[in-house]
Amino acid sequence: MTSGDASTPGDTHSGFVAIVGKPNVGKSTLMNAFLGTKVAPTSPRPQTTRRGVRGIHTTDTHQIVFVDTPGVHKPKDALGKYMNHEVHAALADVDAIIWVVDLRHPPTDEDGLVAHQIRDLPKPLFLVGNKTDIAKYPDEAMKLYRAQLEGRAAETQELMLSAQNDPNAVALLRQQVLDILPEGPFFYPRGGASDQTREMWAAEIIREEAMKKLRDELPYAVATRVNRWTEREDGLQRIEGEIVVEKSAHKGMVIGAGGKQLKEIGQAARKQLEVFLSRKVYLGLEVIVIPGWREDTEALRELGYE
Ligand SMILES: Nc1nc2c(ncn2[C@@H]2O[C@H](COP(=O)(O)OP(=O)(O)OP(=O)(O)O)[C@@H](O)[C@H]2O)c(=O)[nH]1
Repeated sequence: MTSGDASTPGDTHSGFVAIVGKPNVGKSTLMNAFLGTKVAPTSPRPQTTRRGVRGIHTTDTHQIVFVDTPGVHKPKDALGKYMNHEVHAALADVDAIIWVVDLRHPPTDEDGLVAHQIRDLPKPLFLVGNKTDIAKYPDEAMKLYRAQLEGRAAETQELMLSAQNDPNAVALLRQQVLDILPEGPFFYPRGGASDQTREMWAAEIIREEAMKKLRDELPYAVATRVNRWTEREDGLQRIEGEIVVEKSAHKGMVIGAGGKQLKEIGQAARKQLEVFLSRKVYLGLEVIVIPGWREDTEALRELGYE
């Protein structure tokens, strides 16, 4: 079918697909590659993804809603618990699961935690070995990951690829996922690639750049939000955001000597926003303190982690 009423059940196939795995294996990179655009933040630091960001891929007849989940890890604070809960909740609701593993290394305890969560779920599973471009012994590593699923009864498919450098393999995997979607109506209108507001999306880009620049524990102690977004008549996007830290001592560390670091974070984020929006952007950034926000349920909710 190439046209007609694609919202009638029976004509269309649709489903939610969770992308799970331990931190830093390339889940967000894979989701962005599926969508051909940047929906989720990525960075070389583990635990960049905090929310279950949804990315939507729609064809004439099929719609996949990818749910990018935070990396499964042993939680140290309320934010960490929230992140693991996001994974658990995502797994309960989805029609299929993509488990991403890093083929540069053998499985760790954290991979074991993921395998434990998904092994007995009666849903189609795709085991995706990522980073083939830099893995020395991909086949051997894949064997070890496969062994973690031993005894699994439900359908399992496998693929090794580079989410970052192999668009053909990513497209093949996306097709395999499309092929197993159950019949059902679309969940989202055509045309959108994500369920985030533009403010949430921009805040995540700012956080990504902050996480790349900050050192030690600080990347994990910042949150970001965008409070105002206005568009000038000439098309300039004026975005005003905040970087939230836990202690006043952190404020200076984010701002840096003479404001240098904050300026660098702002410039890097602005460049990304301009590329993805194809518009000139003015980005105003302020650093504010919400004491102990990572342990404060109210503050977590206010920052969008609910
Ligand atoms: N060389 C190479 N690097 C990759 C590939 N996929 C992802 N990466 C890099 O691995 C790092 C982590 O990628 P992310 O997509 O942020 O990983 P994630 O699993 O979403 O991480 P969390 O948010 O911590 O759960 C980034 O520096 C990516 O650029 C790949 O196929 N090849």
